[in-house]
Amino acid sequence: MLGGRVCAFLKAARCARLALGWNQWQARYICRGTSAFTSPMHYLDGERIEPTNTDAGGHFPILEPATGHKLCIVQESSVQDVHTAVVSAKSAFASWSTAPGAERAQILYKTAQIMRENIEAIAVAEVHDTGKPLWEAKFDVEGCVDTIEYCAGLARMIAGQHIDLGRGNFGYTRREPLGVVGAIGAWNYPFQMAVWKSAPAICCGNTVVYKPSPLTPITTAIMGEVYTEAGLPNGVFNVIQGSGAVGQYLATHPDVAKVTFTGSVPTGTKVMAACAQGIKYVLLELGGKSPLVIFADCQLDNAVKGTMLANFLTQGQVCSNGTRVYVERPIYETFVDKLVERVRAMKLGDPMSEDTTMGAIISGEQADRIMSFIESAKEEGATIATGGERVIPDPALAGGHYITPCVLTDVNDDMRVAREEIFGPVVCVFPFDTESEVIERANDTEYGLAGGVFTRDLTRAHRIAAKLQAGSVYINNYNVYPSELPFGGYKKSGIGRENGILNIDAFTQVKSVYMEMGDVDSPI
Ligand SMILES: NC(=O)c1ccc[n+]([C@@H]2O[C@H](COP(=O)([O-])OP(=O)(O)OC[C@H]3O[C@@H](n4cnc5c(N)ncnc54)[C@H](O)[C@@H]3O)[C@@H](O)[C@H]2O)c1
Repeated sequence: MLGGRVCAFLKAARCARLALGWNQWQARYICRGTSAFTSPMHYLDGERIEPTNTDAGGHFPILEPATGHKLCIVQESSVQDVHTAVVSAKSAFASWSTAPGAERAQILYKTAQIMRENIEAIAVAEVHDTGKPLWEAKFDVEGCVDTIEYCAGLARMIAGQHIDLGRGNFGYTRREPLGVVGAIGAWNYPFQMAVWKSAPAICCGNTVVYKPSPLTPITTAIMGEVYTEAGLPNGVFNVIQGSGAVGQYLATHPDVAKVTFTGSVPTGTKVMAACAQGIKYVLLELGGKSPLVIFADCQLDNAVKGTMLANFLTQGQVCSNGTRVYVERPIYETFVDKLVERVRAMKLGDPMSEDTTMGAIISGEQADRIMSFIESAKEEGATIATGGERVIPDPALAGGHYITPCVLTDVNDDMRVAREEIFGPVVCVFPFDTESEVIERANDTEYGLAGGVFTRDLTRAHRIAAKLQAGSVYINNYNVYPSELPFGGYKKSGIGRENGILNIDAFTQVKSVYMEMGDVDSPI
């Protein structure tokens, strides 16, 4: 079922509501389809700035996924702009790195408070940028508030160890910040990525230069304004803008100590190579093709709901999605029927509309890519149980990119659709017969970001959790990201972890200090 038309009254009400919240962020909002984000998207030394790059070829238009309308034009950062941002972060590091944890915590708590007061305004900007439904964007921003508060707590927990070395001698370790962190994000969760990367780095005393995806540049500068308003010293968080070349300058800049990157495996490979050149720390959050295993003894309705969460948030453009769903044969047909029924009930439409459950694909190029997977599945003999069509749900959304959520059956493990990351609303459902068979099939992938299992047999659940080659495993749920739980990939899905107490490991280095209490005993 496709979404209906959003009435003019609701649109006007929405515009008025937004204008109130949005003024605070110095952007201008006119109305759906004519919205304009006029403030510069670059953030340096505590304010939005125009980049020095005035090269006519160095700018890119930002198109709203929902409508195809131009939201703004963003000027790409020059090499000089990247350098200036790193210099700003480097000079801010001197005092931020020595600030007491309690002071960092206070600023982060204040950041969370300001963010909480502006969830709606930030979420609306995120919807313009990404095409995801408003309720989902609000949920994302609420999660970001939690992450910032969690990191505020961590700021006071950074500690080393005391080690007794005998004869009165001892050593201790200090956890010291790394320096300037270069952060590079993808387009599916732009605001969340800016938070997940900056808050842990900042709570540990680092400073940050952030480059969002050129498809979604809008909310990162808002992050900068929130930080500044909360009292974060100028230069601790800076934003540059642009494509891969700008990311490459950042990753290779000699004063960047660590790169934290979220994106695809091919780009992650380049970022890791750039970091290798400079012997830099690197954290990579990359793609996935995750399995979700459903046993016949599961609570079926929960398994169907879990499969929805595993596949159709953010139009299916989620790295950890469980896109290979293995269902034990006795319940396979019933499961597919229930899943198809639920997928058909989704409402595809205007992401600003309260009742929309699935919005727009990020770009025409990505929509073409998703459709090419669906076409290849058809050619290879898969059956489309539902969806998989490119549609315009409303004439007002004619320039947007919409694909009906798709369930594929009769999929073979070797088909392209079963092996490659699609990053769209497409789920493959396979039957299986035995536990050992399904584990082997689930692990037969170069990726290892996540996995899931639905069963009432808890012994089996934990056995499977241990055997799945993945950084996150969900038992009887899927795609839940508590701030306390580390998140990251096995195999080609990445290196390092975001979230949890491991944030401290990720953004500090250990110094060992030896203390001699006696005379020096030298044989030479
Ligand atoms: N594991 C995770 O947490 C996670 C989360 C979200 C998305 N992803 C992955 O991200 C991918 C989709 O995002 P995308 O299309 O934006 O990815 P991408 O790899 O194309 O781009 C990611 C970022 O890297 C930048 N970039 C491109 N070339 C670069 C280079 N040579 N050096 C430095 N930076 C460079 C881009 O401008 C962008 O900001 C999917 O594979 C998805 O699974 C992973």
